[in-house]
Amino acid sequence: MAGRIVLGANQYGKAEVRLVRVDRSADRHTISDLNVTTQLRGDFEACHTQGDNSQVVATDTQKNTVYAFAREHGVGAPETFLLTLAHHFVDGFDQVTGGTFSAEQYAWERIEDGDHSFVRSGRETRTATVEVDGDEEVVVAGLKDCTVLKTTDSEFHGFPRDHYTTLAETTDRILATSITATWRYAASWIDYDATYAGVRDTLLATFADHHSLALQQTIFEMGKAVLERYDAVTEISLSCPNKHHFLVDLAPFELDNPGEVFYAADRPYGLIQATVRREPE
Ligand SMILES: O=c1[nH]c(=O)c2[nH]c(=O)[nH]c2[nH]1
Repeated sequence: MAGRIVLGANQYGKAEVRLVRVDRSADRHTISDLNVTTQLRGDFEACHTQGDNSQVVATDTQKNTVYAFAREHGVGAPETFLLTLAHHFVDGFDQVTGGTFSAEQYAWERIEDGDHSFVRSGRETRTATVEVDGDEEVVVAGLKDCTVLKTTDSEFHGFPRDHYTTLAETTDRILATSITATWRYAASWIDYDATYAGVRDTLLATFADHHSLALQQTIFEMGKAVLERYDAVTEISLSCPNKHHFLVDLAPFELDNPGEVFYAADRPYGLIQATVRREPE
């Protein structure tokens, strides 16, 4: 096969910079606990093809910048911290034309409402990504590992039956999933913390309140509720494994099982994914 061999798309940076910042400006301390990844894009061809590092902002430097910025600027909302980092690299180095800056944030709660002792509250992990390409910048917030379950108010029936169908129709089942959601903001520099909390609460409330005929329908309702409530959100993508709970057959033990005892399967699982967005006007 003829043809010149050239470098394709590339990016590089420091992955999973674990950053914990303590704000001790008051007696009541606060903590920010982040896992930050920086990925720079731009003119790095000479490094790849010739080993010329003259344009390479070392990944070690990127990691140091994360820690130094935590001291110089504080952390605040992860989206704000990532925007500040992104502008530093993209505006400060001619060879950097864009990048992806992302973070996971872990939540801590105060122990007995104390000033400096915390317990990790593992309800969900907050995520944030800032994508920069030249003058374009996109801020995406999200959450993952948000495991929810409802014991009723969920049905699944009316699906086609063919030679391979064994699934029984049901008008009452457990519905459980682990929500991964990402949503895109229309504008930068909004109140990211308040919007995050509101979107998360909206997702949870809709999961709880909606009478589900399919996980697909529940996902759409959750996304729709977020878009109806938050003008700043332009679209939301949800990825939800259907964490199947199978009723155990207790008849061999001469026991009935009126929806009480389940086998919680871990795999395989249905994987339902959808984006809910606004129709352009
Ligand atoms: O909510 C559901 N959606 C499906 O597409 C599906 N398929 C299946 O076997 N169970 C379910 N449940």
